[in-house]
Amino acid sequence: MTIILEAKNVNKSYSTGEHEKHPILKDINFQLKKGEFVSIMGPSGSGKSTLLYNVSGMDQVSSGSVYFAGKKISEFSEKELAQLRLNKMGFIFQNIHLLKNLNLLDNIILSAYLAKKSSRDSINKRALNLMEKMGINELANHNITQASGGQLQRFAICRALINQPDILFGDEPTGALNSRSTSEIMDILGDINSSGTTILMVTHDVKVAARSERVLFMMDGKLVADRNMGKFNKQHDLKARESSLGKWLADHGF
Ligand SMILES: Nc1ncnc2c1ncn2[C@@H]1O[C@H](COP(=O)(O)OP(=O)(O)OP(=O)(O)O)[C@@H](O)[C@H]1O
Repeated sequence: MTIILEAKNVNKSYSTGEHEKHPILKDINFQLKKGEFVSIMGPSGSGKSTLLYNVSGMDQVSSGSVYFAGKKISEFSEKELAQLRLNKMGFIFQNIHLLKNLNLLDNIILSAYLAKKSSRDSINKRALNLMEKMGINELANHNITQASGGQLQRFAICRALINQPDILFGDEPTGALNSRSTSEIMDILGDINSSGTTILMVTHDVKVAARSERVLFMMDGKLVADRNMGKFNKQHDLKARESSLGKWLADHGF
């Protein structure tokens, strides 16, 4: 099985004074296999988002190494990281960062134009295809104030997928959604993962994490537990997965 992402002895600290440093990530080690669907859980302030940003090249580790597809990206320049993020990675956040002065279609295709990998025609086709799959194609020419939170998150997913990334990173991708939209977005993420895209996301929601195949549990900046649950499919009993994951988390003090 190919390893797509690896953290080796990753530490991250922030300066709190001239000579003082506050450690946030403490000696983190893990590997992500290509095609896995993994959630990061843990109490508030345990370092989940910091871990996500440090392994996705959005932030710089203080020490240790991060490898993406075998390349040591923790030594990449800012320019190399920007190219990597643009071409190989997709990002979804809790709060949708779409540009207000562009319509929804243009929000999706902007990064594809920047990547300059395909012609305008094929980018437009890809965007319309993605929007159709997500059931939002009719909103393509609207602006962001005309779409609901659930619809906007679907646009954000289309935008994250437009450059056909190998990996999708999510920071509480369903955090701002009601339970119906959460369940729909998780169905979509499940389908994206089934078609081969690796997913690593932060969530505090057991219902959301129960749909992933593996959960990394963080506490006080450390990765303290790692649970493999097998891939979820719609025939599985989600409630049973939720309750067994909930019990495991409680056993680890969550
Ligand atoms: N840029 C920064 N400068 C200083 N401290 C930071 C910075 N970013 C995060 N922190 C601190 O790092 C710790 C971990 O934050 P992080 O956001 O990674 O936690 P989290 O587990 O994702 O929390 P939550 O579930 O509440 O979002 C917190 O104590 C936070 O205050």
